[in-house]
Amino acid sequence: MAEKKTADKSAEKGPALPSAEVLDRLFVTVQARKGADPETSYTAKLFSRGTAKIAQKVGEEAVEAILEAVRGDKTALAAESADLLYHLLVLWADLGLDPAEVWTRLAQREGISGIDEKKSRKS
Ligand SMILES: N=c1c2ncn([C@@H]3O[C@H](COP(=O)(O)OP(=O)(O)OP(=O)(O)O)[C@@H](O)[C@H]3O)c2ncn1[C@@H]1O[C@H](COP(=O)(O)O)[C@@H](O)[C@H]1O
Repeated sequence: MAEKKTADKSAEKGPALPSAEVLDRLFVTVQARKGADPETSYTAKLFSRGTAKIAQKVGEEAVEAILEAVRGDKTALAAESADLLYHLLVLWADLGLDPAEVWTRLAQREGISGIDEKKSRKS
């Protein structure tokens, strides 16, 4: 009965907010665009222009996100952050890097202070 109640309660909260799982879904889409028509797929256009161009776009989007952050514009920062993450996924796919390798590194760092981590490198 409690389970039923919990289920009802969660239904009251409305649709679940998007989560970081969108990154994994997006990576599948990006990978699927390898070899697609650059005329109909922006991702395929990036792949056709090569690693250096993709890397340049990641840099450009990072700078655009930084500028919006410095301007204090959260809405624009969200949009530029989405552009940055998308182009970073394209760069990973171009190099054959699975996102799980990045998620693993982040998980391994959980609970370890960045200050302590840096000190451990010096000792
Ligand atoms: N998340 C994105 C995404 N974010 C940004 N962009 C595109 O990135 C481009 C950035 O444009 P810019 O003006 O910054 O640069 P540019 O047009 O490359 O021109 P230059 O850099 O050469 O000046 C725009 O065309 C955006 O639409 C994206 N394109 C695609 N996706 C995702 O990828 C999926 C597949 O898209 P296609 O590959 O186009 O089918 C889409 O359904 C989305 O989920």
